[in-house]
Amino acid sequence: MSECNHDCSSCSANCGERQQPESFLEKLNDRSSVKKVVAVVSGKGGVGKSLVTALTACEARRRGKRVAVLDADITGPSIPRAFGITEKARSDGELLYPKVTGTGIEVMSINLLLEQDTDPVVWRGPVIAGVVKQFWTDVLWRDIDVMFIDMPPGTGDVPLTVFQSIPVDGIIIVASPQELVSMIVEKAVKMAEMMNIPILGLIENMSYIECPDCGKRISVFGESHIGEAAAAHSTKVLGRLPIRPEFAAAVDAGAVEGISGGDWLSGAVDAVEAL
Ligand SMILES: Nc1ncnc2c1ncn2[C@@H]1O[C@H](COP(=O)(O)OP(=O)(O)OP(=O)(O)O)[C@@H](O)[C@H]1O
Repeated sequence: MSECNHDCSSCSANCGERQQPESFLEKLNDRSSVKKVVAVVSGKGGVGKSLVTALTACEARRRGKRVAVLDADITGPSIPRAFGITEKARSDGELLYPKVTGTGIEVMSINLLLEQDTDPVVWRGPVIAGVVKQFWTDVLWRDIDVMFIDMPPGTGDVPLTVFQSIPVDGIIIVASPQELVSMIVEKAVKMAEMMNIPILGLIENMSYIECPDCGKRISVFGESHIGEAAAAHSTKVLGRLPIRPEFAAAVDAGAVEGISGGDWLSGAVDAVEAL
């Protein structure tokens, strides 16, 4: 190593001299504890990010973890509905209390605070980002082993603030088969790299359908490119989820915890456990 000239911008060595960039990380309140935080992201909306978040949380819970889901998708919250939570969250005047699902997953979402679930959230980006920060700082997260954050889609203002203010340990990227061959996944990957957050891997949703008679897999969008996409970004394939009408029906009925019969997302939970 050449002699130090104390100009960190022209040197890549990670020595004790290196000045740390200013941290915008928000602290949890004194009564809360969260061991690991995993953000579930997608390049665009409607690819099944919320379904994957919910199913991964269910699988982690089945493995005995204390699990939380923070719904950071403020303008399109889908988590309470998927878990069948209809009651509002309450506060003790200091902290907000998450609602607990049938299997014991702790959930916070804007829909647990709005008077009507159908009320639109017409707030500007900084206000929305502020609410997500408060979901981290002002909620009682009791002894949580792993918190999954259902992120707003895309790589805009709100995801950026979330990554800057919540100490995210890893990112799971959800993509549809078409997205895997587009630059949308690359944008999500680059954002994670810019934020210095490890990418745990990719999940392909709506990857194939299964013939109800013979069980044959049909790749409706052509052969999967998830292996190539993962290799191109030096990351792992965590799972592939089929298109199943029962998934959509279970989400609509608030019964996502009742979905069983597949280990589609066990790779994702293995990666979370390895963190
Ligand atoms: N593999 C699947 N099989 C059947 N239905 C699915 C599947 N994945 C998602 N869906 C359904 O598609 C719809 C959109 O999924 P979801 O809300 O999870 O997407 P999203 O990426 O979180 O969207 P947004 O970011 O816009 O909230 C939901 O009704 C969901 O139940």
